[in-house]
Amino acid sequence: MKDNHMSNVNNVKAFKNIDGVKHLKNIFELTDLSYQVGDKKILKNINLNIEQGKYITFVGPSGSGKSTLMRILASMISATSGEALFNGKKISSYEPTEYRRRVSYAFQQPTLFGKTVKDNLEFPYIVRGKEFDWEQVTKFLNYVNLDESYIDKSVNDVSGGEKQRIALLRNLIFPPEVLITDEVTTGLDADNKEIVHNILNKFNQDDGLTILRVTHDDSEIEQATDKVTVKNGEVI
Ligand SMILES: Nc1ncnc2c1ncn2[C@@H]1O[C@H](COP(=O)(O)OP(=O)(O)OP(=O)(O)O)[C@@H](O)[C@H]1O
Repeated sequence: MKDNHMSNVNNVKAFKNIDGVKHLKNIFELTDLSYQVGDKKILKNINLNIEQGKYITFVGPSGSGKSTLMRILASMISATSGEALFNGKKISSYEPTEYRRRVSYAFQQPTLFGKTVKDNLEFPYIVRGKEFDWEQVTKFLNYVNLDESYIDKSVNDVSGGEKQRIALLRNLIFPPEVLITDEVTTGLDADNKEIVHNILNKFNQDDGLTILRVTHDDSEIEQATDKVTVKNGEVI
């Protein structure tokens, strides 16, 4: 059977179907997915289903292909062979702007653009043709332990940890279906890490946000409930 060779990540918030069997929808389905540059096989025949609402931690040695896999899931690059489905449709078939809103990517090194924090938090409104919502933005700032005084702050006057927290709000103000976090806590101190963990847990638990996290952080790996190991371009 096809499912036998799939690495299925089991669900936590499963619901019972009419047949009494627990099901959760697969948000991603990868079949024999490979990525090759020249002769170099970076990802090799990956078969992986990811269920909606999961918080999955991708681990594995440096250079094993984790970020490449995440970039394929975020539609930043395309697999060179095999199939990658998001909500049952080929990733490549989605209109890029729509896809970016549904599958959002948070980087290890966040860049804040413009002059003020507002320039950054207003951006998600501008691209959607909406008015900046002061009240909503304040609420989101509070989620990451910042107050409304940050809105008018210069981007040069916020710390590295605050930058990462503000960059994450840019991803979350209009919540996507999937958030990919690629080593976003690397280099943060314990307090900042905890704030980042809290907001990600909140969106995963309260709003069903699917989170795919890449990390090398020992305590994050230890605490993770759902782990996928990538080694030499293969999912183990
Ligand atoms: N476009 C490319 N051309 C050539 N080699 C590439 C390309 N993209 C990635 N690689 C190589 O593929 C391998 C996997 O890279 P990737 O960044 O996915 O690993 P990773 O597991 O995320 O590593 P790390 O944990 O250090 O971030 C590396 O050897 C990298 O140099």
